[in-house]
Amino acid sequence: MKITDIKLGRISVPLKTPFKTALRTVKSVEDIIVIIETDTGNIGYGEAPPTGVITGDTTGGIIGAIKDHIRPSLIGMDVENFEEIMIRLHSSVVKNTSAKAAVDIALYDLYGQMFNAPVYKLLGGYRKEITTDITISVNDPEEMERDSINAIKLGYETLKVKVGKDSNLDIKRLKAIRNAVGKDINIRIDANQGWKPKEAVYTLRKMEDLGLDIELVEQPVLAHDIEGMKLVTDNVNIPVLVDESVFSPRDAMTILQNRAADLINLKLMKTGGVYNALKIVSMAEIYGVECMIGCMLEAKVSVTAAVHLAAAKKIITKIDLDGPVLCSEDPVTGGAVFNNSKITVNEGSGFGIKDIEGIKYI
Ligand SMILES: C[C@H](N)C(=O)N[C@H](CCC(=O)O)C(=O)O
Ligand SMILES: [Mg+2]
Repeated sequence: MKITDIKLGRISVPLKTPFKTALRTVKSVEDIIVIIETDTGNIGYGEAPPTGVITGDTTGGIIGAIKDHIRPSLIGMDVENFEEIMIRLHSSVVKNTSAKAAVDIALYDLYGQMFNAPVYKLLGGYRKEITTDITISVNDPEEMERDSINAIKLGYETLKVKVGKDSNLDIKRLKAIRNAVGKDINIRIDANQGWKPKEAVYTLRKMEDLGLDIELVEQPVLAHDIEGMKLVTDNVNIPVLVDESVFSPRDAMTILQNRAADLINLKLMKTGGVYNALKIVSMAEIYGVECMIGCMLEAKVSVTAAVHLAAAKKIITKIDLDGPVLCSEDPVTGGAVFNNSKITVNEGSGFGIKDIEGIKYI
């Protein structure tokens, strides 16, 4: 199965409501689609969002990295030679993890097709169904309370509440939400780097004292502040999950060796795809550190790849793959099946993606 071409396109999908975090407000998913063609007629699909504030990757950057660096180094290669392809992909250009992820996903799609098997089975096949949380955007407490109640009505049992814009108001936000949803709903919070280390310790201890029953806190401090992350981890009982601090397997090793966090959030757009995410999974298994799998604002192609990874691996115990359900429409035929919080892998070969509507080819 030889690679004959790598084509690029764009999709635009409006969100149901604006997505707001301490880092940004977004109204639509604006992603790059990768289509890898082969001499056997098999097609592999990949996707990447330009999440500049987190990955540094912009639309133009993703297109340029693939067209000028990745594409020339992969054309003509045989998918059977998978390890060599992955080494070339990751050495063709440094950083640019979203561009690499989009191509890596399309290649794993082809890899599964080559064995006529769904990717999750090739990676471990631990389960077929997973349950995602849903994000509650950071707004005033009343609006967040309303959004939380609406989410529960749709059957979500875990809320991922965005905080990090004002720690005193964050405490009020969480009080209002816990009061409204009762004690049986699982609440995790994501500060998206918004707090200072001591502010994080104060705020989280206050939440503990108030009995707000927070499952975990995600990325309380700046991405590069590993000492600050460790300070928070060492001084609060709420488990700390790193997100923006871990892109590469090397980043994960630093966190694990320093015990700077309790949990790791894997995102294909940070690792550069499944190949490197698997390395972090193995490290986490060795250290006995559970992982979350998350996504950026992504449609169903790339999130389906994350679903397969989560379905394959037992150490991935927390799921934040709500990108497709935040979208007002689904342009993708095939792939994982999203029924609000319940996500099921499609048993088709590769990632089971059949078609993507509305691609504007570049
Ligand atoms: C969409 C997902 N639930 C999420 O919250 N991801 C964010 C980053 C998303 C973005 O800004 O595109 C996160 O975990 O930080
Ligand atoms: Mg996060």
